[in-house]
Amino acid sequence: MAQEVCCLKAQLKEKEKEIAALKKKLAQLEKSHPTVLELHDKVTPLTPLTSNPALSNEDIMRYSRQLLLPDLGVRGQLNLSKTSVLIVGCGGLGCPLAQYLAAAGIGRLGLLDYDEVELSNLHRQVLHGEENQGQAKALSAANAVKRLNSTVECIPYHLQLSSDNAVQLIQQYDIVADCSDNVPTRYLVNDACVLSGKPLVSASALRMEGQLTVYNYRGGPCYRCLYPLPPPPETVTNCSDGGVLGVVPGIMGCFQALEVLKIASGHGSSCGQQLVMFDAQDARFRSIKLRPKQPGCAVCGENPSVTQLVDYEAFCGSAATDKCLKLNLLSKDQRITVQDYKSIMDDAGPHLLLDVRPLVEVDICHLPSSLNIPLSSLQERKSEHLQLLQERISELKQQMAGDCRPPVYVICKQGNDSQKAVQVLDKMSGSEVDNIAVKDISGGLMAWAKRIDPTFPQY
Ligand SMILES: Nc1ncnc2c1ncn2[C@@H]1O[C@H](COP(=O)(O)OP(=O)(O)OP(=O)(O)O)[C@@H](O)[C@H]1O
Ligand SMILES: [Zn+2]
Repeated sequence: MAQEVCCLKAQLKEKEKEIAALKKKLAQLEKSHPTVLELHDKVTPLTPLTSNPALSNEDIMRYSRQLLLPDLGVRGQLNLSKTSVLIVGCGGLGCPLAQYLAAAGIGRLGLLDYDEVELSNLHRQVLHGEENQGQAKALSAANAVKRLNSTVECIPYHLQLSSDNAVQLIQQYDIVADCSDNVPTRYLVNDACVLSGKPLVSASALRMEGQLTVYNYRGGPCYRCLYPLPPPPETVTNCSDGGVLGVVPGIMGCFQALEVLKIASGHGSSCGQQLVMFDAQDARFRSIKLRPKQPGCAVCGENPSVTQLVDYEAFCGSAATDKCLKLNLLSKDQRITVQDYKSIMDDAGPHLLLDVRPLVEVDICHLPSSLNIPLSSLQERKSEHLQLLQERISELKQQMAGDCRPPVYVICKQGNDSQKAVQVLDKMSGSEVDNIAVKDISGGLMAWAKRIDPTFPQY
């Protein structure tokens, strides 16, 4: 019996040694690979952020250039290390924002995005590289941030912020930054911030312009105070439609980082009742004072009607992504598929293919023998364009002979503008131009690239 106990004790000691050696190896591995991060696909409770009571020598060295600023100092730096920030969207704004917050020594960064990295992201989403294509943006951004500053705690969330998870998630952070690109998410983030009492540093960038405001901050207005109703979905343009010069969200994301750092350090932001507008064309910033918090606001007012998160896609009439805004303005018999058009093209019967994209897009790629008249020119009834259209219709009539309505097929990038153009052309048919039979090509050139010709460029 005693011998058995002795033997077990010896075995136990041996195992303990093995465990200690394994722990040591693991610690070494974790140190040499600080980028191994767990990707979260749901909201998990976080432990409270602990911070050191004083700066280490390494901290002093790393942050020395900003510690010298009286506006920050040791106290401000320690405040940064105690602050957690949730970044909604790791795209054009979220990347530079995360980069500067991590570099400055923010305590914890939640990096949230449902999407994966694509080649067309890389001109502005500067934390992602070519090798990250197809990877979750949240993870790619978190890995890049960790390489920059391994002392920052990074939590990548590969999920869509929704009414089901937003409050639970936002409650765990001190400051929220909206770096998303769609209206439903803007209302969702706003309402969740109001309900959780968190300041919201919000920015946007499109084409050559950017905007920034801090909402729900020190008694200032929330997003709904200023925009009680969403804009009609068809009036909203996003980067994939309108384009954006990469450096513009870069500047606005850095600006968001600045305001977050000012709030986190204790200095405070002055953008709580201000809209800052950046015009890249003129290299100018302008600020306008916004109206104050509205007592009648639906979420932060005196008698709020929104006391919990609602259905934001229904409220805005559009999806909480910028990917699938597909208008449906026409009846079935006013539309044909790209496959139908391929047959028409192969049959080579007389018809007109009208491309209604702006010239800048036609220069990128177009189908052979299409006539380009931008939608805006049709809507404005530009006489030189109407003349051109009439000329082509007359040619067709000659080719077709007899009393006929020449077929006109309308195409654009994704099949939204082409539907609007069909409506305009239908109105013009028989009055401003000769009678025509107009049809929309569903899904536009991107559907053509996907289903008919994989060598056709996608943009
Ligand atoms: N509700 C949401 N939950 C999580 N991520 C979101 C949500 N709404 C938007 N995003 C993310 O916000 C980011 C916005 O960035 P940006 O507009 O630069 O990128 P993008 O959508 O990839 O661009 P593009 O329009 O060129 O495809 C995107 O990565 C998008 O996935
Ligand atoms: Zn409000």
